[in-house]
Amino acid sequence: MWCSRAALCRLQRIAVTPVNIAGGLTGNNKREISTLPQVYVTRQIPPEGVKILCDSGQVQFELWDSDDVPVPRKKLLEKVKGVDGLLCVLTEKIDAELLDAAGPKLKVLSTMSVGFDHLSLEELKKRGIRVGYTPDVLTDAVAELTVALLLATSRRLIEATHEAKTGGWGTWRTLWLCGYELANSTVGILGLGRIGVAIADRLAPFKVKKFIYTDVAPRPELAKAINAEFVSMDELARESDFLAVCCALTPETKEICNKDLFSKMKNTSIFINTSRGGVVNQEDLYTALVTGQIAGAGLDVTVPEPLPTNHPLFTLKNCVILPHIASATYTTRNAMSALAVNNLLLGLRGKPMIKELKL
Ligand SMILES: O=CC(=O)O
Repeated sequence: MWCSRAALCRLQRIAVTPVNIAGGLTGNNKREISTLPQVYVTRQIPPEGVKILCDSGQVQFELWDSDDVPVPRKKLLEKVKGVDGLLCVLTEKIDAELLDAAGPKLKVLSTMSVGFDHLSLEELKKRGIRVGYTPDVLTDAVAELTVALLLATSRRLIEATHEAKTGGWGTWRTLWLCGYELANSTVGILGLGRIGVAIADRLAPFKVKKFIYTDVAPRPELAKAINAEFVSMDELARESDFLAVCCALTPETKEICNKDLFSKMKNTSIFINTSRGGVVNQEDLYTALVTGQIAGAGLDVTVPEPLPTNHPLFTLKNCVILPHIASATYTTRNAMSALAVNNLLLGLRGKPMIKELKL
């Protein structure tokens, strides 16, 4: 089924009921609906966004009515033809092929994500297409999950529940399932932005001794808030007891976490990645974990996603892998959905978006 039932009902209502729509038009919208901007939504997004889209009366839209299966590429290429606006999620590659298929009417793209490595920004810029995204509203959820993953990895929670369930729990043992603690530790942040600061804020009460970070340049305003020291990549690797990756995936950061970095880390250190799998060279990470170069890794993101169940990383007890759920709370996903729709509608009205990427 193509249109969600809710969307269909709403569209029918718009089509028969006189309502105010963008530009102050009133009257029989059955006729007017054909002149409304056309929007394609590539996923069944959370209800807050759908409601705003329906209630706006500003667009006619069609959505891929599934959250379980992404829209097949061939179908997507058909469906975007002639649209004015496109709302996508991070599983859709928005590249030259797709933009060519959409054609020159496409003026606004809104992604329901903070990351934008699935978008070809150069192609979008070339075509004058404005781009909205959803930072900030997910910062708390991502920071919370990062802390949860860090603790699950450093205190070996997944291994521990497995042992308890499968008979490995014998007598109380002095060094069994020992891990590493945050108290008196140095926490390193690779890529200091809003999320890095939010993570540090949450970790500070665990009595972290020192926060350090690296980035393309010092970020004094953000760093001041968490009393973090700017260091080189080498120092970050050498000094961090916990290293949290928070940078965006760009050509510059692709596989920036590789054997060079892991070889400099302490063999007691914990590596955490909740940004994008592409910033890590997974073969090098596997080697670092197997050889004991580092103590453990917690990953919410991998390449590819989903990571095949027979991937070597899944065989390691010291690697905790989550299926890209950092922002997955009801509140946050609804807020992302609402922001993505509001960005789209504002963009289509030629107004500044709430969160717009500078291209
Ligand atoms: O990974 C999630 C996002 O980019 O929003």
